[in-house]
Amino acid sequence: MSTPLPGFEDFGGPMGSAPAGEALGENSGAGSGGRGAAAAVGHAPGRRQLAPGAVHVPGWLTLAQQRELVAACRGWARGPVPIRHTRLPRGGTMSVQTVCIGWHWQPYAYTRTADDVNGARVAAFPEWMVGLGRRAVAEAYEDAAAGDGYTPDTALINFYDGQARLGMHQDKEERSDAPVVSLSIGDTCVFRFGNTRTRTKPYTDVELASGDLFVFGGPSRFAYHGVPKVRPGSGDPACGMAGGRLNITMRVTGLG
Ligand SMILES: O=C(O)CCC(=O)C(=O)O
Ligand SMILES: [Fe+2]
Repeated sequence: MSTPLPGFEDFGGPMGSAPAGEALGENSGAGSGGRGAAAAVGHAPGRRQLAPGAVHVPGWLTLAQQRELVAACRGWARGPVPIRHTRLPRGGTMSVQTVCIGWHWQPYAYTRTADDVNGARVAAFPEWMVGLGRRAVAEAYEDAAAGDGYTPDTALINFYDGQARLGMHQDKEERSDAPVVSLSIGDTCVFRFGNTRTRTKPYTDVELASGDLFVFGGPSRFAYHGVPKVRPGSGDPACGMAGGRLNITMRVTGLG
């Protein structure tokens, strides 16, 4: 693979050989009483609602779960579609590096094959990640039924080096208003969460640290958001990454 991923490729922790989804198959969250009771909605300490439908749950993933996700994402970054800087329609490339599973995202469409990269079909969206997404929605919304009804079929996996940024945008290529589930690992970033009408103020800046969950759905589903800053060196290498920031956003495409 030719794309350099500083801090991302030199991972060699003890979880590297664990089957993907092993720890992730458990109930997550530091406060999740009753591990293994799949239907239970764990209590999420520190949970904060920024706007209706927009919830931040700090420290939702354990370090072991973060390491497993890093290992899985590292595999997807290698192929069948290698992680790359997405080309923008008007020329230029994104500073963030992205690889997709389930469906391949390009501005402004989803396809099964990565026609702007190598033409390969993207990796399947694994069942364990559907389960993780369901628990995320249930715990963020403190509503087991909301989790049960959630079946994400794509994830965008973004890698940020210290200089990478993501401008204010809406996630609107999906033909579904189901929530977006965002998981962050590695360096902390400033996540700017705005409003549904403009890419400018009013917005709220939150720090997303390693292990944090952020869900936006309901009236916040089409809010503008972006990442104006990453804080290099702020992550704990025990998360599985020596540097940089990994973000996974699960979505429901609404495409058959
Ligand atoms: O990196 C993040 O926290 C947000 C990513 C995002 O907004 C996107 O991939 O559409
Ligand atoms: Fe987004």
